Amino acid sequence: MNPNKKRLRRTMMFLNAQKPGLIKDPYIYKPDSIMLDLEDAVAENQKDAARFSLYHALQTIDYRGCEKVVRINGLETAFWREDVRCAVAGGCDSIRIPKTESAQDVKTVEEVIIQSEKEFGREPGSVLIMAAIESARGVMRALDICESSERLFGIALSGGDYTKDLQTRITGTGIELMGARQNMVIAARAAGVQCFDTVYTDLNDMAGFQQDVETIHLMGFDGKSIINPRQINTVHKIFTPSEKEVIFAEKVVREIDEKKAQGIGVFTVDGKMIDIAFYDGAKRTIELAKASGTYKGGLLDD
Ligand SMILES: CC(C)(COP(=O)(O)OP(=O)(O)OC[C@H]1O[C@@H](n2cnc3c(N)ncnc32)[C@H](O)[C@@H]1OP(=O)(O)O)[C@@H](O)C(=O)NCCC(=O)NCCSC(=O)C[C@@](O)(CC(=O)O)C(=O)O
Ligand SMILES: [Mg+2]
Repeated sequence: MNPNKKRLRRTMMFLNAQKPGLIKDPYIYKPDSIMLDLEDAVAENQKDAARFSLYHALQTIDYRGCEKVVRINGLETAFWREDVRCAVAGGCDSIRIPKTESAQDVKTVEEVIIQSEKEFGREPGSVLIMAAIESARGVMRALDICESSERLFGIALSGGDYTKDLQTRITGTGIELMGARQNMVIAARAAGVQCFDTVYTDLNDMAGFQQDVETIHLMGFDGKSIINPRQINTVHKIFTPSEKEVIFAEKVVREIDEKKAQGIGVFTVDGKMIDIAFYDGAKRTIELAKASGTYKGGLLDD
């Protein structure tokens, strides 16, 4: 398995691949991933210019550990094949497929990735895929999409296009996204891939943004697509376990290991009932804190 498949992706920040001011140094804000956009942020008559700029950025800029995802144009357009070739030639880590409606959409893009890896001397299997789901049909087929390819590391809800398809609108309350969010997280977990929430477009409503991030964190998402560096800290704070949470998780793991050896299945930690069902969650909290760079281990050491 490509080791990057499960990497930390709390924040995936969109930027227009055509704008030098955005693509030159987004790593200074420390998002986990950047998503260089060739799709909706780029006007129809600027697609060639955006591709040119994307290729040179990928070839010349050291993005210092940020994952480099390229959002290609949709499969209904004349642009997407050349987008894939250019992104793979440049050295992208992953391709984001917009408006994914079926497992076949993923396989179709994968074929061109395979050809491009050969053409440009990239290691076979090195370019990963994420699928953005932006329609009712896509949501209904989320599990098939999640299981479509070994290269697919996750799915992402795209709320703007999705609510248009649903004949509603983004309200800021999340009501209109509830069913899609729930269905997609369940599908992603069933398939063992990651799940990302949609962008929050009101940059002046940071309280609304925080509420939105807290909701999707509790729903089980792995992270969120974002549009601006101002949104990074809020997401990282909510998606990174606190010291209190890590201490509790360490205690749970230690107690379960010890009690198992003593033949005890259920007990309490800090007054809370614990049994084996809590083990994986506690381990995940510790791993997430380590991957986030906030914990190196040893919190319970004397
Ligand atoms: C919104 C705005 C114009 C505001 O600009 P402003 O300049 O007013 O922002 P400021 O805060 O003043 O910027 C302070 C400093 O940060 C720098 N800075 C800003 N943004 C940065 C960034 N993204 N990356 C790196 N750097 C950045 C800026 O250059 C400045 O640097 P400096 O001058 O040095 O101080 C800008 O953010 C922006 O373009 N965002 C990305 C928009 C985009 O790509 N949309 C397409 C994807 S969504 C979609 O398609 C819908 C979807 O598909 C989604 C789904 O799939 O979920 C669906 O269906 O829903
Ligand atoms: Mg969209």
